Amino acid sequence: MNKTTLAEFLTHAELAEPALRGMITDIAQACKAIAVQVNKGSLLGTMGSLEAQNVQGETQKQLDVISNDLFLQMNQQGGHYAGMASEEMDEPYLIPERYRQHGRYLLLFDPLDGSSNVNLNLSVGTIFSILRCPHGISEPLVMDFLQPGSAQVCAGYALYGSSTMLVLTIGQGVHGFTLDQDSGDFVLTHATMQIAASSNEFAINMARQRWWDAPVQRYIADCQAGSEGPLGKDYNMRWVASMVAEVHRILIRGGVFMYPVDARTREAGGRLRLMYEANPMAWLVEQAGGLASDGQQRILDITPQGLHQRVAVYLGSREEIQRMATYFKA
Ligand SMILES: O=P(O)(O)OC[C@H]1O[C@](O)(COP(=O)(O)O)[C@@H](O)[C@@H]1O
Ligand SMILES: [Mg+2]
Ligand SMILES: [Mg+2]
Repeated sequence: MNKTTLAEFLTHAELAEPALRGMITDIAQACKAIAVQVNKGSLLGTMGSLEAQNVQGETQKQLDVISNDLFLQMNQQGGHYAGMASEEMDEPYLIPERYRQHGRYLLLFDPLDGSSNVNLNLSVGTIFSILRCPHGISEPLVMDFLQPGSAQVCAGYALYGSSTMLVLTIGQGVHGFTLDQDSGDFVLTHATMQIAASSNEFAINMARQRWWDAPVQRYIADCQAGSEGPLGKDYNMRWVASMVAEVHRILIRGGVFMYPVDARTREAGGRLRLMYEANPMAWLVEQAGGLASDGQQRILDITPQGLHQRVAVYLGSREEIQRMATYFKA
């Protein structure tokens, strides 16, 4: 079998920005290093929680911090970035002067997504997004990061599951690479991933049902009514509590994923983070033929107001997301 490695893929890809080759290579290396940490599990004694809370008010896991540090260190050396921002850091990280000479980009990431699963040996991942730095090599300010998702030049995730995968887009479709543990190469195994237009599988945290708004209540009630209800088909449900794993499932076999704003999260704006989770995932989903909305508008069109902004997320199979929109308009 002819194998295309990530390095070969990047050599032959028509890159709008030549620097993408180096940036994606560095991201892949960092994800491999995080995969090792996750994979060694309890052998390293790093599966626990810390005393500290992150800026989101969530208790950090040891591996949240380890992954964050690895991602920072391994991506700054290429000299591509002016700054980085992460779910685990209050403020943006200014790249040290010695690495910043050519830094024309910004890197945003969720170093360990689904980290509540990490000590359960369930799937976790890393989500990343690259933006241009509007002021070239100057010091980035928070406002430089506040660009809509439609301005991303690269987005993707690593999934640390039964195999380690890197799935990414540079605006030319979505491509998935599986880590070959023998050679250490990411190998193209999922070229041009496409989300099925229709589906009958939904993912939502049902435990929050009593706090949902009426449109979400109605849509899920109709899904549950199945072939005896207005939608005329039976639905299946999944909830991994790891967005990377949910989006990966949708890329492989279709479906929808929802994290609505509800009575408990309204003040915060929702649960998921726009810059580190929703934007990169929304671009991947759209590039694979699906849709991603906050219930009112395309996620990629949202003008961010803050680095750690939260947002409602509805994404996945095109027909199902369009159907859901009719519930919001009703
Ligand atoms: O606690 P819940 O409601 O199951 O939330 C699960 C959601 O939270 C997240 O785990 C948030 O990610 P982090 O682990 O990076 O904080 C998403 O991946 C997932 O969709
Ligand atoms: Mg996350
Ligand atoms: Mg996280």
